[in-house]
Order: sequence, then C-alpha cells, then structure tokens
Amino acid sequence: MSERILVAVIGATGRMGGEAAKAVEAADDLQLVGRFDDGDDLGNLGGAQVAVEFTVPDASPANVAHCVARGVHVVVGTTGWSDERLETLRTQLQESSDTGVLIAPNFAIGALLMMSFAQQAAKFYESVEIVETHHPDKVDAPSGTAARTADLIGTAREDAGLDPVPDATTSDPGGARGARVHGIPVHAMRLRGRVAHQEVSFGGVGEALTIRHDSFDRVSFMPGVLTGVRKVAAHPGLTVGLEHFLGID
Ligand SMILES: NC(=O)C1=CN([C@@H]2O[C@H](COP(=O)(O)OP(=O)(O)OC[C@H]3O[C@@H](n4cnc5c(N)ncnc54)[C@H](OP(=O)(O)O)[C@@H]3O)[C@@H](O)[C@H]2O)C=CC1
Ligand SMILES: O=C(O)C1=N[C@H](C(=O)O)C[C@H](O)C1
Repeated sequence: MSERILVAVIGATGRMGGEAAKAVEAADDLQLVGRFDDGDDLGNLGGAQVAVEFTVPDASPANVAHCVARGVHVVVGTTGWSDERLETLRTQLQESSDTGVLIAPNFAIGALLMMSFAQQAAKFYESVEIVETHHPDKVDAPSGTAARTADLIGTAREDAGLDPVPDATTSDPGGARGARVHGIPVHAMRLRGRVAHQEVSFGGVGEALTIRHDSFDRVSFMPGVLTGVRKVAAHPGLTVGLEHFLGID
C-alpha cells in the first residue's frame, strides 16, 4: 500500500472540523497527525503534509499563511475570503510555489452542481434572487455559497450583456429586499433545525425556474473535503472552488 497522506485539522473541535477529523481518521489512505483549536500554537502542524482549515473568517487568513510559509498544503472551508484577502494569499503563495491551497465555499457535490446550473441558467432570465437558510449559530451572512453563486450569476449576466435585475422598489427602510451581491438580491434565513440550504429563483415572462440544494447533515461535505485533501498537492497555487478538481467547471 502507498504511504498515507499526513493530515492536520485546524478548528478541530468545531462542527465542521470535528466531522472532518472523523472522516480523515476513517479513511485508509489518510492519517490524522494533528488537531488544533483557538489558542493552540500551530507549530509544524504535527508534521502534516495537508491541513484542513474550518475556523472563523477573521482567523482563517493567518492560519492559512502559517501553513503556506511552511510548505503545508491547505484545504480551506472557512468563509469570508474577500478579493483583498485572496490577493494577499496569492502573494504569499509566490514565496512557496510548490504549495497548493484550495478554498472551497461549499464541499457538497449538490451545492457545486447547483452553482454550475445557476451559472448556466443566468443569461436566460431577466430576474434572479437567492435565498439561503442556515442554522442560527452561523456567524456570517450571507453564506459563502450564496456570495459565490451571486458572483457567478452576476458575471454570467454581464458577459451576456443583460440589464440589472428589474426592481421598482423606491422605499425599503428595513432592508426587506435583502443584500445585493454582484447586483443579485440575496436573502439569509437562520432557523434552528436547519443545516445548509439554498434556493436560486429565476423569473422570465410567464415562467419560473427554481434550483434548490439541501445539506441535511454535515456528512454531506465530507467526500468533498477528502477529495480536496487527496488532490490539493497536485494543484500548486490558489484554487477557489472544488469544482476545479472535479471537472464541473
Ligand atoms: N466549505 C464548506 O463546505 C463549509 C464551510 N463552512 C464554514 O466553515 C467555518 C466553520 O464552521 P463551523 O464548523 O460550523 O463553525 P464552529 O464555530 O463550529 O467551529 C469553528 C471552530 O474554529 C475554532 N477557532 C476559532 N478561532 C480559531 C483559531 N484562530 N485557530 C484555530 N481554531 C479556531 C473555534 O474554537 P472556539 O469555539 O473555541 O472559538 C471552533 O472550534 C465557517 O466559516 C463556515 O461557514 C461550514 C460548513 C461547510
Ligand atoms: O456555516 C455553515 O454551516 C456553512 N457555511 C458555508 C457557507 O457559508 O456557504 C457552506 C455551507 O453553506 C454551510
């Protein structure tokens, strides 16, 4: 049998980090060598070749930079990676050109397909809005998945020369029309009992198309996390979106 990939998990007592540590331990070709949490010294990451990072948006860039500086590949699930943060990371990666970093707004296969289908549909519809629903312990809104979907749709609309989405609203003191991401209205619900859900609703004259994805359990993210761990070393530099490892793009 070939040698196992040595893996560390950062954010290991969190909801996702805990699930990821279990998934790594259960995989024959991977070996969990380190678990790190808030306040821990990451040091040499327990000798890991690949780190999995599920923490909070404000901590993630420093954790990833620590790994990159040591040539440890990173699979990042944490949200909040603005264009500015991505640019800084690209600069850090220039100093460590063999190192791969995957930043994946969503690891669930159905979510990747939902985003791809939405991107495909975008140029055919005058109207589109996104509604995402998550558990109420989530700290960021809108979700990384919703922001990424809106970006993909917004770019596809621009490329097709579409006008902005029609909206006659002139009075909205409470923000009932939601946030705008890349020109696309995005609405966020936080409900006890839910995990991660998203609907992309398109409207055209006399018709509607709805694309919906549901993660009912965090195990839905684990095949994607493990694929990232297995493939990240073969993709030096920065990759945003697991779809690029799966041929969905
Ligand atoms: N890409 C994807 O498919 C998915 C991404 N996510 C994203 O993953 C992230 C984590 O989500 P979730 O697991 O639900 O959140 P949790 O709050 O359950 O977990 C976050 C963990 O990170 C720890 N932490 C905080 N700061 C640091 C630090 N500086 N170094 C190391 N650990 C730290 C926290 O510790 P403490 O509690 O002690 O502060 C906590 O254990 C979020 O950004 C979420 O949006 C979630 C699901 C799927
Ligand atoms: O916090 C979560 O739970 C999730 N976060 C990611 C996001 O913000 O898109 C992925 C998934 O939606 C679950």
